[in-house]
Amino acid sequence: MDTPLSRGCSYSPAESFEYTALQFAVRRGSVEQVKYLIESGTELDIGPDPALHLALRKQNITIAQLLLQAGADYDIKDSHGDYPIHIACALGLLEIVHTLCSLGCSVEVPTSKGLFPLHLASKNGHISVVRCLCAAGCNIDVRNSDKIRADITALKYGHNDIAELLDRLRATGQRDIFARQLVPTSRPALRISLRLLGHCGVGKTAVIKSLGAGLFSSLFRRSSSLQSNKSRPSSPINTQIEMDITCRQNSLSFESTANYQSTNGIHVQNMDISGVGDITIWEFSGQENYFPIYHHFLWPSPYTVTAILFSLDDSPSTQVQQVCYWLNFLLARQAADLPSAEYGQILLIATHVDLTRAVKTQHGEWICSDAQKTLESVGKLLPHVPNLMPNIIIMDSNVPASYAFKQLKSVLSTLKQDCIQQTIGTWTGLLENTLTWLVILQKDYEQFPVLTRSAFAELLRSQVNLLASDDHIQELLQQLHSMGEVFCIQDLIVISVAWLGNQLLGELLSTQFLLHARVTGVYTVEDFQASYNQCDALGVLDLLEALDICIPCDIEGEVEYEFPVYNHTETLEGLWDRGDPRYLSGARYGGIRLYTSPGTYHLFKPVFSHIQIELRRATLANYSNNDSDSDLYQWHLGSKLCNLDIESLITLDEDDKGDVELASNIQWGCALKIRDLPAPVKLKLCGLLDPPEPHGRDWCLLALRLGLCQEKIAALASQHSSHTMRLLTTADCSIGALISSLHELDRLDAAEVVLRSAPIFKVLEHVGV
Ligand SMILES: Nc1nc2c(ncn2[C@@H]2O[C@H](COP(=O)(O)OP(=O)(O)OP(=O)(O)O)[C@@H](O)[C@H]2O)c(=O)[nH]1
Repeated sequence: MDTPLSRGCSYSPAESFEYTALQFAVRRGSVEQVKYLIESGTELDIGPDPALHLALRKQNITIAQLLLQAGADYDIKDSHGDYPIHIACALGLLEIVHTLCSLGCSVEVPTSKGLFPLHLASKNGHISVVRCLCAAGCNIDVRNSDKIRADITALKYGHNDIAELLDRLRATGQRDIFARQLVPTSRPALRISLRLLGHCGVGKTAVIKSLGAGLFSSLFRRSSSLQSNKSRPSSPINTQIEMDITCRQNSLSFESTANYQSTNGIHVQNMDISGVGDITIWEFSGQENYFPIYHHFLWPSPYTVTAILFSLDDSPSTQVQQVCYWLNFLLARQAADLPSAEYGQILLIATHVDLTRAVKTQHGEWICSDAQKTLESVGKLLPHVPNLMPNIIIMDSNVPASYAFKQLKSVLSTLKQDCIQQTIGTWTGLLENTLTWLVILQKDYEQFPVLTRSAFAELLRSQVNLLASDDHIQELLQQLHSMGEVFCIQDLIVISVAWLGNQLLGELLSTQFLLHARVTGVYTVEDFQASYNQCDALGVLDLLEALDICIPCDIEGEVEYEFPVYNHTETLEGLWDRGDPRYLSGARYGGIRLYTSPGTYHLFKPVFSHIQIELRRATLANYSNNDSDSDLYQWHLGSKLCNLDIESLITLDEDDKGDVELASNIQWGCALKIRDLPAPVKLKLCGLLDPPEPHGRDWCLLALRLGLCQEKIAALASQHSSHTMRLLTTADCSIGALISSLHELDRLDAAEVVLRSAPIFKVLEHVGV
């Protein structure tokens, strides 16, 4: 609308049809102006069409919320005889209806045509608004001026779902109970978790058994463990684990000599521990096959203790390597922007102390210098691990009634005490009822306990609470997920986490399964069904796709699923064949080779299958139209993308000899001289650094930092063309030095220009590879 502001900008219009400045701002949809006018104290509810009504009719929720927060009157009609609640219900503005209801707005007022908010929402098919009104206590039997109930209105306009909802609310007579269930109580909703990480045989299962043991069974555990230890002491799995050997032990050719039952996948259970209460325990198998899925289950939570176990029966260097492995594993999964406190605490537990010469104090505390040495060595290698508890717990995992288990329980109960406050007021009746209902649901879906979000929501509404809104369900799922009761990934809800971690992933990534999997890692749905017939293959494949374990590829109309984790194809022959004519006649090859720091190769292995999934995803998204010209080949720990003349290769190689010939012919970007910067980059820098007026001196400060003497700087200044350009062409310094100098000068804008556009490397001479 082009009406000049002056026409209606009076704060108190002389004539009723004139708009105030606020009304104009609302009609224009200008949030900033509305904010400004509210702050300057303008009157909010003037005229036959107050600002709030106008904002609602324009469906501008932001402005309507601003006005409501500022105290706009929601109990007045506009020129059409409508209250704000009528407009919001008719237009389906759920957020506003919610705000109005929580402000205490009446939901029982009719419009001038005799329609109630419930009729308006029903007529227009806004089922979420209907739920909100019902939860706010509106009368579901209210009749409009024609004596018609809202469910009949809904039917008339074809909104059978609304009619059914209102019918069921009436039939069950539980509307008030449902409404109350949605209101948070003062009760805390805290379930703390203990996550156990560690290599094979370090005692994770033993710790869990001991934690769960009562007094009587604890006596029994000690003697049964003696039994099991007899078969264990010289087991190579405990005495020889070196990081690289560990990998071999878990590789396909490894035949385990361990005579204990190694956990498959992730074992999740709820346990009521004496002195602590109800906690969720996650045991992550030490078998390397399972590592590619762990990041899905190690989500940040302040209500978590992550214990890293190592065995004192292993060599000191093995202990250090294993602890560092898991610490690195956890650190690598921490997002830079999330405060470390959000990740919960990390605790080190040294097991098998009974097999060392350590002694106990009179309280039963083990004094073990080896454990302390491991802690010190780890501290030197990884000095600042956030949230790592300073004290280590030293134990024989098979002795529940020991000082060490008291310490562990005390860590858990302290965490519980510390966290309880934060979750007060988050428990709802909906959560409580859903927890009970989940047990029934798990039985119903025993075969394949996975639902889509919409199917879950529909079931929850029909079986637990008819009034739960999408927001309620979203929040509920977050609570259940962090409690370990369900596992949400993309659009899927797994309602039995134990099934997912142990039965499904425990089986599909087990050494046994991998041994018999297709060496190419490619399956049709039928092939997959034949290999895994416990449940419907399509459903499982969808879930595995969401977990980034496989990716569907449409190959000439037939869908095949690629599983990089199963791919054990040998490295392709002739990858970089020196005899290939394309490499001989003047072709240039360049590339980036990323080296891992020494001893960290094993950290990348579990990640590589994800890289391959992403590469396939990107290839399908970008090159699927001209697939004759491009192809992605993937083999065990390697991928090669060929697209027209460009070939790119990514491999993970254990040997770090590198391609010396290629590397010696490459100069890295930061080492190049600034004169090598492309001309457009230099010009851009001139634009940023040349003085806008004679006193601007950034180029001069830069020259000083780059080491130019006073005379040279004076010479640059005395000429008429761009100072910066002359500086960039005459100074003999590297691009790296330029970037750091710009950083020191706080000219991040200019540094960014260089970083974005400077060459990454330069091939110094012709290289045939
Ligand atoms: N002597 C002694 N034996 C232990 C101790 N902790 C565990 N064991 C034994 O070591 C063997 C392996 O222990 P588990 O608890 O199954 O190992 P884990 O860490 O769960 O191993 P994975 O399931 O393969 O990841 C079992 O026979 C245990 O009884 C300990 O502190 N002292």
